[in-house]
Amino acid sequence: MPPFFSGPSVPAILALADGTIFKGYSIGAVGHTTGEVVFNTAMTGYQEILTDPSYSRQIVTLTYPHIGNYGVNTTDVEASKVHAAGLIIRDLPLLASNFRSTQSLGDYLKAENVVAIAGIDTRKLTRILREKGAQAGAILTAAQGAEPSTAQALELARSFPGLAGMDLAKVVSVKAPYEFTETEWKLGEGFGKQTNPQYHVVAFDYGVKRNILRMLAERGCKVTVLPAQSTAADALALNPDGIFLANGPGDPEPCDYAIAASRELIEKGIPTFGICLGHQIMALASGAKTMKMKFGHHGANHPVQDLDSKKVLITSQNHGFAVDPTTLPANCRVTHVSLFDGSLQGFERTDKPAFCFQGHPEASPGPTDVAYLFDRFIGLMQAAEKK
Ligand SMILES: NC(=O)CC[C@H](N)C(=O)O
Repeated sequence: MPPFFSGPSVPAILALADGTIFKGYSIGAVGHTTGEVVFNTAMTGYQEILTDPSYSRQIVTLTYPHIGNYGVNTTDVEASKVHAAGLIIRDLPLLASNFRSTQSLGDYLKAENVVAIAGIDTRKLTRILREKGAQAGAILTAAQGAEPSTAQALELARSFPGLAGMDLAKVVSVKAPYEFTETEWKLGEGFGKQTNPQYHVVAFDYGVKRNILRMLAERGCKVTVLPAQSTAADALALNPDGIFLANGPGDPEPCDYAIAASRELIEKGIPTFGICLGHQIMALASGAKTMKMKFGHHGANHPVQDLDSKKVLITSQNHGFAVDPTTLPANCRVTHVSLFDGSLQGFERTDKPAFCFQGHPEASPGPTDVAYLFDRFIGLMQAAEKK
């Protein structure tokens, strides 16, 4: 057993498609899982990460070595279940210590049927992913009293086709429209509250994170959430003041239904705001192209510059695809750029009240650095109302 490991000792294997094998210990469900292995550099927020629907079909490794320290609770979730395909960590502490904790991370992973592995040299794994790019992988736990098979783990890893071309937004989306009715919630030290709704926002659910809906509700929006494949006519029938295009998993390019619906609504001049997958969908709807990144951006300390105010924002990020800025048409103005690699982080339409952001303004690493984008959306709806 590696010296840094302090959890239970059921053997498990992590295999990467390039043939790399890591041996560790199961800390979640028994069985196997496959997906694209990505690394996330956030020091906290493992529960938000695991439940973020954007991580569907991705196995996440966290670079911070101690994961599980503060247990899990029922309020920090971004969706009703874990969406990540698996979890890879270095050390699961024996003790979860936090007054909000209701369960240990290990018990939560088992209850959610998530295959997860600890005792892994996550620095080495992250270096491989940085050098070679995010790649397919598998976690395989041992059968009762046996060792997991390296050959089987490798075969499983290589069976995952990769995320390029995978349309997952419609898979994780709700199946029927609903109105967001959470009216009071814990926000850090205090409580957030739904204020009197003044605007009706129709949100396309490509895998929406709950905190986005809360931040809209908190700013006086009634939010109706529509399934990903809803049409522009479905949204228009609800007489919206604004359209929200959500985050979500997979490749944005095959989401033709989302691209068509958002194009129609943006062209109609309805104020529109997109986050992450929603940003990519807005770009595709505007005529730009998206591309797969080498290892993407996954973390909570990514500096992004607002080109108008020149301010540097500390942002939360989770994307493996990006908009190719060289393909943006003339009616799209770049507003935000990543200071890590210069990639596009936000743009606005100069001819329509529509803008979008690649990172996650609803997550709070800054902690409120990027929240002003929600206010900007409210401002667009206010301006449209006065017309
Ligand atoms: N968080 C997201 O919305 C992710 C968008 C898209 N699935 C990507 O990986 O780029």
